[in-house]
Amino acid sequence: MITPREHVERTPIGDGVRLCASCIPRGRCRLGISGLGLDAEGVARFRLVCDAGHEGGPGVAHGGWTASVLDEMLGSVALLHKRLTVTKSLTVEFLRPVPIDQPLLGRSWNDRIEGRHWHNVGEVTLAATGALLGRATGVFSERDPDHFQRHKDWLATQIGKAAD
Ligand SMILES: CCCCCCCCCCCCCC(=O)SCCNC(=O)CCNC(=O)[C@H](O)C(C)(C)COP(=O)(O)OP(=O)(O)OC[C@H]1O[C@@H](n2cnc3c(N)ncnc32)[C@H](O)[C@@H]1OP(=O)(O)O
Repeated sequence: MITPREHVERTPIGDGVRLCASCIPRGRCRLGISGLGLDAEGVARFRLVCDAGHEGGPGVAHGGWTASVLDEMLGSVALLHKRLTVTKSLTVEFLRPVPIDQPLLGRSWNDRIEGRHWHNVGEVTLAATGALLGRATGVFSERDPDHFQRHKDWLATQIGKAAD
């Protein structure tokens, strides 16, 4: 059984961020996230661009893009400490429309850890001025090594019940 640290270290990186399964073949995050690593205060820093593929209203990001980016940034906090977590809850505040094709910056950090639960915080700003566009708080549960197998077993039971 590999440790969480080994699991994290084996996950491919593209533009400085660990890649989710669907982005591994393309070699970069489809959301337009580049990782800048942890700073001296333990804050994870990111460069972000919302491309036109995520345009919602004219010239601005779909809210799903903003929420996904915040999920990813807050979810990366434990990864950067070589721990594996999944999102248990995420609360997003959409403070200003997020412009597409504009350089943005992201920051995320841990507020506190309670048992297996990481309480993380993050924000998205306009790179040019630092204006705050969105922020989120979330709880991320350290996951068991068998998390995805457990999911498959659970799903098989559900599908079995549906077929009865
Ligand atoms: C190396 C990594 C790679 C990654 C790529 C780079 C990514 C970069 C960053 C990515 C960032 C993006 C991040 C993302 O977007 S992660 C994706 C979004 N989040 C999820 O999919 C999480 C879904 N929720 C859960 O799995 C559970 O609720 C959690 C784990 C949060 C509960 O946890 P918690 O400690 O709070 O509570 P508990 O352990 O008492 O469980 C509560 C209930 O849940 C059941 N349960 C638990 N587990 C499983 C399971 N596996 N299969 C089936 N069921 C499961 C359990 O039996 C119980 O059921 P019941 O008794 O109430 O009926």
